[in-house]
Amino acid sequence: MVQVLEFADVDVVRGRKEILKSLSWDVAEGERWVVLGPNGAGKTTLLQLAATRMHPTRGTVSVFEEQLGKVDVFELRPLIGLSSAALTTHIREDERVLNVVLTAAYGMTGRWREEYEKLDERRAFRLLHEWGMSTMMNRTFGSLSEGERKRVQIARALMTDPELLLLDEPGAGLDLAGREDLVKRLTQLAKDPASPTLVLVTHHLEEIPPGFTHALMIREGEVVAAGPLGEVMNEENLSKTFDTKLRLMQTEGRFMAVAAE
Ligand SMILES: Nc1ncnc2c1ncn2[C@@H]1O[C@H](COP(=O)(O)OP(=O)(O)OP(=O)(O)O)[C@@H](O)[C@H]1O
Repeated sequence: MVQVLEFADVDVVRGRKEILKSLSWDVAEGERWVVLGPNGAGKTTLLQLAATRMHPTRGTVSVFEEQLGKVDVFELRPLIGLSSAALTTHIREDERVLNVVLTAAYGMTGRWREEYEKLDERRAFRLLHEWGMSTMMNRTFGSLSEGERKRVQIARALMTDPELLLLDEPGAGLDLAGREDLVKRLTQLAKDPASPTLVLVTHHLEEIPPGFTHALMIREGEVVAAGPLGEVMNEENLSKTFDTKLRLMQTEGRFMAVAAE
């Protein structure tokens, strides 16, 4: 089995700030990980390393068994889909929805030849259909609601048929119905054996889709717990992670937590 991510004793230091401290984490092919932690824990930084957008200050990060610093990251990037709020700021408000998804293929196909164009267009249509956006493909990105934008971003991240999909807080800013729609779609994605390896970053337990298999909990750049969801998802680990005494509840494969009395 391919080791998709291997973080070994990773430190990330910026100025005097130690963002990640001696962090080790392994993700194997086919696993579905949720990364939980409070604001400022280092989740986005972790995802930037996994996306080959950043190098560690110390320690090693390997992606698809290639060590960052010893590999051409441009060879790895087509294998990785990334959806994050930071990337949305690069999408033009007047861009047609279909093109938002389609242009993700440019990097991969290199030249824009007609046979690629047809194949890519078909794939973009299919992804927009799967993510419930086919009726809006001629709209501009700027005219979409937050929930619709999130779905287009995920479709875009899937355009290169990645082997690893990284989702940074896809539920942020969504209303209750929008969040539930997203969780339902991510559940389908997680349960499909043909889907890429998944890593989902969130602050909220309600956003963990059933079908996710593992959890990494971090606080102040350090691992609190990592492993199969059934083993690590407990009140003790959550209370340590969020530095608040929490009570954990579980129903129909979903989680929620409230402050303990
Ligand atoms: N270039 C930088 N220089 C100094 N500090 C930084 C830099 N980048 C990030 N940080 C700090 O590192 C910490 C972790 O940031 P990161 O964005 O990875 O956290 P996060 O867990 O994703 O937070 P949030 O949930 O709020 O998005 C934060 O305190 C942030 O201010």
